[in-house]
Amino acid sequence: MPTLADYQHVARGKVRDLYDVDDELLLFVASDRISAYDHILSSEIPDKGRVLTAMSVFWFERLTPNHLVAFDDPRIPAEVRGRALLVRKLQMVDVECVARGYLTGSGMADYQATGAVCGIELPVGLVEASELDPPIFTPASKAEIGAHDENVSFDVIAAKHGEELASKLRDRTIELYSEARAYALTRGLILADTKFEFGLDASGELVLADEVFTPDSSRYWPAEGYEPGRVQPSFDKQYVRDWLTSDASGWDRKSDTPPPPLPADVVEATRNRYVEAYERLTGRSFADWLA
Ligand SMILES: N#Cc1c(N)ncnc1-c1cnn(CCN2CCOCC2)c1
Repeated sequence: MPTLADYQHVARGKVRDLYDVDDELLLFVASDRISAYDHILSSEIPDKGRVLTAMSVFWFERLTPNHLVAFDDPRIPAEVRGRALLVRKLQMVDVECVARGYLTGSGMADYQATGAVCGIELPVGLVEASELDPPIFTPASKAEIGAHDENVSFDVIAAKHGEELASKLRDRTIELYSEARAYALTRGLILADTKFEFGLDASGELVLADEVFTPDSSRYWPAEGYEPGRVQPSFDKQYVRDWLTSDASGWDRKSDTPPPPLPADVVEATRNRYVEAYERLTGRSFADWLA
């Protein structure tokens, strides 16, 4: 059985890492790190990497073609088993493919400033968390760690990647999001938006890559209590956000000081929310994941 040290580290995200396995395969590893307010926190959330990996696998089983090769395989080192995926190497398309079914975050900011998001004019009178039906494709150019992605128009994507590939990215992004949004609602969860990454395989086929519909790539809100006109609570990160912005933390979000470590009860409550999201979404018990 190999160890992680046997594989060359080739890419590092805020909370994920990529290793080179061989000519065909990469090892995609999810950590227990958590980010909030654009900081990677010093506290880790036990099992976060395993839960998010299990969520991606649930969706990869349903949404093809995708880059997943294996999640329980002797080439996956024991130290990351359950939070690592063997994936096939693709020619990645350098676009953050975002679908929005609700107006929030940078989309809401762009709408307030211009009445549009990524060049898509929206109706007047929309408010925070307004539903967007049909959902919209709002691509972004990837930023370095710590910086925000830049929302760009479809035309910018088409100019860079060609009209045909840009249209495939848009259509596939909306199709996948629409299917998952409808399913999530049946489980009492609002999938407000999501970010995909795609690659091209040797035959030029568009293949779903990266992580899929995890709470790190998507905004999940509890459907119960949904009310447009205010910022909705994040299903998974609200305990962290509330504590960090409370007097108890002693942290000033506007300062450029790093957030303090999380208290044990916030860590535990957050772990439980990740597990609850997985179990509600999949109908599976997390205890059964690669037991
Ligand atoms: N997925 C995938 C994938 C693939 N299947 N083939 C080739 N390259 C990539 C790849 C390379 N970088 N990224 C950006 C996102 N990374 C995620 C992990 O953590 C680091 C950042 C994706």
